[in-house]
Amino acid sequence: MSAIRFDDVWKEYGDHIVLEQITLDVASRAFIALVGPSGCGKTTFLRMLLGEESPTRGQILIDGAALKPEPDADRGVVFQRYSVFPHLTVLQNVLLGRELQHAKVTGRLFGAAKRAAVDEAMALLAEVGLAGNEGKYPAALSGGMQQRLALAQAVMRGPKILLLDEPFGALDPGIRADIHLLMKRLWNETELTVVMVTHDLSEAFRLATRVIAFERNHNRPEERERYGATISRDLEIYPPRIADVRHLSTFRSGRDDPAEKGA
Ligand SMILES: Nc1ncnc2c1ncn2[C@@H]1O[C@H](COP(=O)(O)OP(=O)(O)OP(=O)(O)O)[C@@H](O)[C@H]1O
Repeated sequence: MSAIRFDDVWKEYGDHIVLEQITLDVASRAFIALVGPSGCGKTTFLRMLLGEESPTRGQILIDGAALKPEPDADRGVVFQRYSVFPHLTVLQNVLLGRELQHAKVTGRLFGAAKRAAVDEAMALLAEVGLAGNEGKYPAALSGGMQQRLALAQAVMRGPKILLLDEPFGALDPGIRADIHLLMKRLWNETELTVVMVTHDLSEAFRLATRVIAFERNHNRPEERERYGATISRDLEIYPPRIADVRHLSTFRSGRDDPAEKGA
């Protein structure tokens, strides 16, 4: 559960201003959809939130504290493609995040901690509709199944904030509809604050609690580098879409799981 604040954030690459004057408060547990024309800086915004890029000016706060300048377990991410590791099985992919998090020296879990993590990973795989596929490699899965796996892998790490960069953009419409339902359920059943970039307005309005559009006010060719995009629309979904947190134990962060202490 985490609130996000962008305080007059600018992002420039050399002389090219990509984003300017981004001031934004995102409530904890919100589901934000970011929309806007190609090249307006949506991915750049997400990468700053992930800690892969720093603002040129301004600051980003998470729960009132300055954002850590590198990716960490508090922020999970799913991209349109290539979020999972092709050389690991489905189960190993889900376990990986937990293993790296808890066993920093060896990168592995043992004994009771390992068994607990496997149980949790299996439950999560069942929840995302991948039961029975644990031993397969990602190449043997369809695109929709790979994205389900990517979501399970991200959620298994127990992030407070989930960043989605067009995660469903490459999927067929029918598969998209299924995965939308899954995404809604994950958001309902966890305490995640979600920020999703999408080109699909109907997806934005179907899933988000708030839709934010980025746009350039100055679009003449000679102005494109000198002016960045800003927030042009900020729409709360009405009636408010409120998550019903059910505190499913399988989806809660294992960070404080007593079983881990036996490792
Ligand atoms: N590392 C970088 N160095 C220089 N310019 C960059 C870098 N990353 C992004 N840009 C530029 O920033 C602008 C915004 O890119 P970004 O990928 O954030 O846009 P976007 O809105 O996500 O686009 P799309 O919808 O097409 O994915 C582009 O003009 C891009 O060329």
